Amino acid sequence: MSSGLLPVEAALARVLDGVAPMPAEDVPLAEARGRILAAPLAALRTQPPADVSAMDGYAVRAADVAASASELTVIGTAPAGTPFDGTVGVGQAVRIFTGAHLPAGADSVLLQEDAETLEGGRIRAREAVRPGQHVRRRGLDFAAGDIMLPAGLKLGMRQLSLAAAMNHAHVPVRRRPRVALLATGDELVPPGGDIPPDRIVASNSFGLAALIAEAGGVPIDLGIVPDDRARFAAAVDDGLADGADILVTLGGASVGEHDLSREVLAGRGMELGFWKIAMRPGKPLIFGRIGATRILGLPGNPVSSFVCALLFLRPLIAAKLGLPPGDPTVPARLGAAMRANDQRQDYVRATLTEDGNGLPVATPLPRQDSSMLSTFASAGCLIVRPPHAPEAKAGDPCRIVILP
Ligand SMILES: Nc1nc2c(c(=O)[nH]1)N[C@H]1C(S)=C(S)[C@@H](COP(=O)(O)OP(=O)(O)OC[C@H]3O[C@@H](n4cnc5c(N)ncnc54)[C@H](O)[C@@H]3O)O[C@H]1N2
Ligand code: MOO
Repeated sequence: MSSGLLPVEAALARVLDGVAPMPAEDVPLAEARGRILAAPLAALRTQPPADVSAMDGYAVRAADVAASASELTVIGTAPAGTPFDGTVGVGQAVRIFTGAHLPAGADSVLLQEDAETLEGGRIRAREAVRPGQHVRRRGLDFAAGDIMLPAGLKLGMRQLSLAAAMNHAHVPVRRRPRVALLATGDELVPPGGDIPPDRIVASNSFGLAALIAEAGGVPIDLGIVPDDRARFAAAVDDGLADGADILVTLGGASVGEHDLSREVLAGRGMELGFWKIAMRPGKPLIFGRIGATRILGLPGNPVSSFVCALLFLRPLIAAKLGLPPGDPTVPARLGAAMRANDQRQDYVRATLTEDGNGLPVATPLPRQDSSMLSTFASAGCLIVRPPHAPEAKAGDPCRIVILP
């Protein structure tokens, strides 16, 4: 393209090219929340395992209660968990409770509210009973061998309960990729305490660690290194030795004398995939590989690092979990006019509201400086302005990335 910079889509294709999903591991169900199933999960039992009552009442033969005012003799009780071991004969009933096995001979349940208790262990039905009424058939929910949860599914509250009901105490899930984060810069210090004015808080690692965890990775904080080649290189080696599947450096991606990321990473054997893309913010993004470890060198400006992480790190983690990258954008309408764009795909911080029909409206924030966390924190979305997008007016359709 005219700028000579790599378009965002082409850059993403390079980042994701040939990614092998992480191997599977078995985890206890109680620890599986948010994990990605690595194999389809089949039911290990049938549910319900027998015909059961759906109501508290009386197990009956429907033919005996075809009309209201039928009278029956109650011959026993069937609470849930203790099946009645006799057989319901003509003119007989068994007291039954929700979830209990339907006794042999019975085919239906008369609702407790529809039964009048008489002297001598007898009842009278106030309503007629349909055959099969208030009975849950064996296997209504699922049968042993049925595949109920496909591979690639994220285990949330509903899936966890289903897996448990299917009798899985452990589930096979994708190992979580380990994502090492290394902040670089002489000026950086951790938050807390008295910080001199020539220092900046290394804030990026906190947001990125949250994004990594949310995406299904394990963030590993390698801390802060100064702009010193040897210490930077040693920290990269630590990250690789620690088994990082993805190594993320923060800062030092640009062109100044103190921007060491490319040089140091090349010195550790990085094969460069690209440097600089047609994107704003985030132009100086670096991508490469050291062996099986994928490297992202994010720009230091806080908004740039986060936008690059949303667009490249998040799909890379998804690919490591065996998931498709997905389209991070959704349709919306502009809440204000926007001028024509240049050659870089722009990710414009914007508020997110709704129009009178409940449809999303994105309105650009006035300040777009990529150092400004205040603007970023107050934004609801990023408006995606493709390269050379013509000017647009309020109400025009657009695509947005909703911010997590
Ligand atoms: N002559 C040029 N200068 C710059 C260019 C360029 O093309 N030519 N690109 C600009 C762009 S675009 C960006 S983005 C920045 C990013 O450059 P670096 O990746 O080298 O970032 P640094 O210089 O290390 O830091 C920039 C800024 O961000 C602060 N920072 C760094 N790390 C963190 C962190 N972990 N947490 C919070 N803040 C951080 C740092 O203190 C600086 O203020 O370069 C432009 N320059
Ligand atoms: O693109 Mo830098 O990413 O302007 O802040």
